[in-house]
Amino acid sequence: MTQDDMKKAVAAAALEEIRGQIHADSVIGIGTGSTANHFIDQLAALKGKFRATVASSEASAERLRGHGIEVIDLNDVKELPFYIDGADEANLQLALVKGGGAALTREKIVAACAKEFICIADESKAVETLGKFPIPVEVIPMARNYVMRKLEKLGGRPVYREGVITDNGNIILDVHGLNITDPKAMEIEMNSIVGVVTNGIFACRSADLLLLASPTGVRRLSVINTPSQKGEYY
Ligand SMILES: O=C[C@H](O)[C@H](O)[C@H](O)COP(=O)(O)O
Repeated sequence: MTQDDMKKAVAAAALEEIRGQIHADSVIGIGTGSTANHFIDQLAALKGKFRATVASSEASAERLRGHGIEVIDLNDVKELPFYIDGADEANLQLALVKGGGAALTREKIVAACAKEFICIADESKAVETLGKFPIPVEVIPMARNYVMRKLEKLGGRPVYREGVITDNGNIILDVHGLNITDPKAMEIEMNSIVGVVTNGIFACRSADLLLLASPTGVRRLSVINTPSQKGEYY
């Protein structure tokens, strides 16, 4: 089974997860990236069973529209029962690193509005400690060097992602070398640097459900587990 097969399988599992819970008025939040793309392609089968979607990037909006799925403005939505998106890293407390595709800010906004955030990933994304994947940080262009100096003071090695401009017109710094033992504290600290729009740690609003694909099937990890069960798949 290839990694892409696992992405398809986990997208299918997410579709099954929401199938019985959506209705004609539902608006679904949609993430960005190759795993989210598989979800979008499969969501087309449920067209007519929900009202519309909100997309976390222009790329996802375009793909959704390509399937004839309506995409509406987040400001026109009162309730978002689900947000489905991939991740670059996920720990067993369901804190994530996201933004490998530079969509982190809109992803964080849509995730914040959703009642349930379902993260879909293949097992290569599961980690004990976040930070091996460089943390993407969206930055206002004029603040680039200032923010880089501040991130160095936090112990990281920021690298400018050249040639990338986000959907919001900003740049991305990828911060290498951080061993993130307290994801919430690091998320807050990075976000307090002036010029940072947001960073790719999703710990203050982590996932509610992690669907993790392996060659033997898709496992579910949920935050409703008791602390002693946390980290155990069922
Ligand atoms: O900005 C991109 C997003 O955070 C993606 O969800 C993340 O990079 C995972 O992407 P993929 O499913 O392609 O591995």
